[in-house]
Amino acid sequence: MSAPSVHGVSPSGLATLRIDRLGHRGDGIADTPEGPVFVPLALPGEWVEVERQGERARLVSVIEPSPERIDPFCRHVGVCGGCAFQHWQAEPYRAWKRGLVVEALARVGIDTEVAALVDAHGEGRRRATFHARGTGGSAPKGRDTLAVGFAGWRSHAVVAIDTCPILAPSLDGALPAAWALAQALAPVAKPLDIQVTASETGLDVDVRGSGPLKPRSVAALAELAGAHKLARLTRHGELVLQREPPLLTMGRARVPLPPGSFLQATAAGEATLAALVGEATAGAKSIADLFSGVGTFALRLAERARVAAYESSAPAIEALGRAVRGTSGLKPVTGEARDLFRRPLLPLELKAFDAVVFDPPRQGAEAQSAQLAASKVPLVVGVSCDPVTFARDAALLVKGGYRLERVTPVDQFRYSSHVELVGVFRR
Ligand SMILES: C[S@@+](CC[C@H](N)C(=O)[O-])C[C@H]1O[C@@H](n2cnc3c(N)ncnc32)[C@H](O)[C@@H]1O
Repeated sequence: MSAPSVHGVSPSGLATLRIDRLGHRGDGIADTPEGPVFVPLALPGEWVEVERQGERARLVSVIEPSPERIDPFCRHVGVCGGCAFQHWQAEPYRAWKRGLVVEALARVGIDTEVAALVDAHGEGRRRATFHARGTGGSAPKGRDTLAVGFAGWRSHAVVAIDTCPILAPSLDGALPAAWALAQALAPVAKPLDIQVTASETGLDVDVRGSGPLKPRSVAALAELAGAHKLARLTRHGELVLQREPPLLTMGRARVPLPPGSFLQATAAGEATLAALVGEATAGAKSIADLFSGVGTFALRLAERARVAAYESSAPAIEALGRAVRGTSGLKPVTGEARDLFRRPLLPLELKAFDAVVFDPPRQGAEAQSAQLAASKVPLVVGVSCDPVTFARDAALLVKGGYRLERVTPVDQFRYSSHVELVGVFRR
């Protein structure tokens, strides 16, 4: 079919749009006379037929595909909201992701070396949060009173799945376990969130939204935990049962995972970020690891330097302490549970370190960056999962006299619009 030359509405009531660009969340955007229209799963240059709801639209068909369009490998694409980019060739996708970092820095006036995107999908995601809801239908055969899977595109509807090809083999068994849990807990009024983490001792599962458990449910769950080889089951972080303590190796240490604690999404992502942090801080003898989590960086850095770890989660700091005590030959490590948004480390405290690593949540580390900017620490390494808040914080550091030497974007969330990065600042 030849491409239409103007945006329009077909006799079926569907709109025809030309996609002009991609938004930062990965939606195709058509710039129409009435303003931008966002079309998930569409690529720049494509003519598409869509069902419009105001400025949002659902892709119905691609009239003229981009030469960069490829067939997705998962049959749930288009319904499941989990993957935004299985339909795009690798090279333009990778260039777009790197571009998100370049653009965010350019917007705050920082021009620095941005390396090529490092692929860190590895074997796939080692953690997933599934949702479960009672349903009138639409679930795989034999499970038609429940839907267990991921949220649909920009919706709260649960798309029932029984396979997800982007999960790591270590999460094999996670979906059957989630289905079995949902069947046992039978969500009616409220949906359940079932977070499954692949630990080295088995699946670690945290369930939210079930309400208090009756003794009958606990007995059913205990049976199910055995059948599905769960290491531990918690509800809102409270222990329901444990067959094995969930453990993960970080550097030379084995870390007992607190329920639901932060974890880099892929093993390859963790290894890549830790290697970049390690390279950047080589030679430093005393390092502060801010927003340390359970010690992803601290435990590796402590193989050659003294480390002080700060993090708001007390269970994470406790887990780090236990990992340190169980590992011989590490340099001294201290840990403090501290809210670094409200009580950032001050220049006087920062004097003790010849390098500082910070890896905040998506909101960034504005208060801490302002204190770092006023400090004399010679080397600061920023790790981030949000180029925009990183750029804001980087601008504070640059204003305080640091130079952003280089940034390395890391693709841990392949097929999504998320990108991680490591930036190295020196004064
Ligand atoms: C992106 S994670 C990084 C964790 C760790 N560096 C890692 O790689 O596993 C951000 C961490 O910041 C912690 N956090 C969130 N808000 C915080 C705050 N206000 N003060 C200190 N830590 C905070 C979270 O608990 C989480 O562990």
